[in-house]
Amino acid sequence: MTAGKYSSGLIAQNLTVHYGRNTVLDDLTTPRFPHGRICALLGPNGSGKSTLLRAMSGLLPAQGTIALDGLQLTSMRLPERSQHCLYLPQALPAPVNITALEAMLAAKRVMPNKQGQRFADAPNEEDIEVSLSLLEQFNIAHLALRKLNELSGGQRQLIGLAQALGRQPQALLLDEPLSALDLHYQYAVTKLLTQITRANNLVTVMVLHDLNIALNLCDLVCVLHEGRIIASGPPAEVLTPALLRTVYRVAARIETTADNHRFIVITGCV
Ligand SMILES: Nc1ncnc2c1ncn2[C@@H]1O[C@H](COP(=O)(O)OP(=O)(O)OP(=O)(O)O)[C@@H](O)[C@H]1O
Repeated sequence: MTAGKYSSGLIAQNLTVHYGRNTVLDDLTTPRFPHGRICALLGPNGSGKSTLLRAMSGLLPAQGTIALDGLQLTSMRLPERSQHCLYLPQALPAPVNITALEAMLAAKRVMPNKQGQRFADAPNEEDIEVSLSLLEQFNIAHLALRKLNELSGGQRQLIGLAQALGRQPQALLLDEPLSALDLHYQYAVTKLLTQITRANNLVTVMVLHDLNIALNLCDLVCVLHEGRIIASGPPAEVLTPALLRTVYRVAARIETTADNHRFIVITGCV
């Protein structure tokens, strides 16, 4: 199947997901998430963000279609599908007794090789170099030989992100990738993800709760409310006081600083 100009990007159409008798997503169609842009998936607790990403990645059974550049992902088996579209869960890499570098190499090894076999190739020098270079980009090369069970939650979250990028998917679905990070790393990692998304023409969708990061550092936002997408587009157009009132039940105003940064001031709950 070809990647036609008009079908470029990642899209879910008519997606329905149930947990038992509870329908969480009902005939939902997303906007087309484009290549080379970072999109924040926003919405209150329980609005369906993780469910949407897990269904798009194939980890949850769903009715509907999910296509990347016109290629139907729904008909693929999970290992092949995750080579195209990779989901990084909210849960941090487990604190196990292997080094960060070993964890990077192990993540690469679960990818099928050219013959479609998994776990077939032993890591080579190039794999090690690529893994070290990714750890360097995340500013954690000094942790390469430290065991995961000796690292902090935030350090393991950075390793999880580096592992995901090391698998070189075309689309990355990141579930709260900044949740364990301090202020510096929240900004640094979002900036780095933006650079990598642009440089490699990836589709990147990440669940965020920090609306100021979405407002200032993301190209697009998509807002879920009670299992429906109620707005999507450039953050400054979507994140209005009216939307924040409806979706997040807060009274807020948006301020712009002299150097053109925007920030949300919450003045109360409604
Ligand atoms: N495994 C499950 N079994 C049953 N219901 C579930 C399950 N996982 C999620 N749900 C329900 O589905 C709805 C959407 O949950 P989901 O985790 O997708 O929300 P979310 O927007 O990611 O929330 P949060 O911001 O709190 O992580 C919620 O009502 C939740 O209770």
